[in-house]
Amino acid sequence: MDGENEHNNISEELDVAVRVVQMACSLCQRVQDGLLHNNNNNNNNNRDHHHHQQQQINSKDDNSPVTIADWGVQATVSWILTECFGSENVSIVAEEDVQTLSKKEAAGLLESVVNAVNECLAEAPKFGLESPSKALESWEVLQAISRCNSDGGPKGRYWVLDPVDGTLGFVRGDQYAVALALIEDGEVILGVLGCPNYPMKKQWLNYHQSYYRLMSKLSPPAAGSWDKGCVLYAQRGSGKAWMQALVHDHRKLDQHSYAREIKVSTIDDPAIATFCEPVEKTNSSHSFTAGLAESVGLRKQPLRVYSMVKYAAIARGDAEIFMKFARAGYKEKIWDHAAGVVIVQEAGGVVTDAGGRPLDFSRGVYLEGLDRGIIACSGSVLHDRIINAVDASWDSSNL
Ligand SMILES: Nc1ncnc2c1ncn2[C@@H]1O[C@H](COP(=O)(O)OS(=O)(=O)O)[C@@H](OP(=O)(O)O)[C@H]1O
Ligand SMILES: [Mg+2]
Repeated sequence: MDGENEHNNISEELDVAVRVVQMACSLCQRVQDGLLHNNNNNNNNNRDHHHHQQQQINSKDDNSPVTIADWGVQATVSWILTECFGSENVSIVAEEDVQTLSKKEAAGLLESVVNAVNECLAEAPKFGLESPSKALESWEVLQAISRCNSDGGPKGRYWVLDPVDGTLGFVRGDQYAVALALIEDGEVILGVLGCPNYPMKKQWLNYHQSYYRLMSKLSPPAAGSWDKGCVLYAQRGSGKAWMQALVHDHRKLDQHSYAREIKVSTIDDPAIATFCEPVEKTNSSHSFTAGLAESVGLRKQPLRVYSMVKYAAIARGDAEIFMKFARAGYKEKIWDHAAGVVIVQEAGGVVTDAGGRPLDFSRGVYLEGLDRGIIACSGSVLHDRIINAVDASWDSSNL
């Protein structure tokens, strides 16, 4: 594709956002490798098992696993954005808070987070950003995390961050994403999606992947495996979306000249279209989407993928449809969608709720008023068909 040498004019905000997401991805990779390494070792050494699990996967109130990576990424992104743009200009809506992390009994965990953050920030110059003059203290890391306390809303500018989206995929060695977006007056104006386990080259992306990841751990990684992940980004209104390789050293290259443009798929025949959906059926009804697929004439098996990598798959043209129908009463959060939506739209796709209306990012941390579910498609032909099928089958569904 062209675009290799094209200098795309992007805003300073987007430039910094891409760089910090690259940094965040390398933090995540280090933590995920550690996590999987420990789990593998533990198969041979059960006595340590409990200890390691305790240390690295922690329970929030809702029992979702929260790792060093979640807090580490949030602290890193918060610190970098604040340094680059000034604390008076930066407000951030993000998933994590410091409740668990500030408890006395979490001292060891906090230390691990602080170490991960400092290790990551020390590498900032490789990504064209500045490191702190000296390692951050625990209180500074806690402060960076807790200053992400914006509630969003209809006015002004705020960043929206999901430090590790798809936490389950992350702890299972599978797909996850780092998602950063900027909202202005209720509209997503830029989005960056880091997908550390989603290879640049179109490869299969399915539930066998974790098995292959495990196998690849048994033999040392081959040279060049550094480019296994990708970062996608787009600026609202540009009509363009971009992808670059996950890299560990940006120093010598102008990163954006290494980006290539991505476009949604041109397939609009349901018989050969692929739809993706959440892995967990507690997050989206697999039986309802199976019914929709049947009535629309989709023939392929659904591609079940953790996290906002589903939006990445649509934006890159690897799949044509993404559907999510959460149980009644569940309220979708803005950080689970903002970055993905703008990237899909600028890559040429269509994203709405099941009523055909745009997602409303202007009403706080939740996507208030969302009609039934979320439908992202490569084009309006498939999108219209899905919307019509939802209307036809909704009343007889149990949702
Ligand atoms: N009950 C329920 N219903 C719907 N959605 C829920 C629900 N619970 C959580 N979440 C949010 O879903 C995020 C993960 O969604 P995915 O589409 O990636 O699902 S899956 O991981 O593939 O199963 C997940 O994001 P992370 O917490 O960042 O992993 C949650 O924000
Ligand atoms: Mg999430």
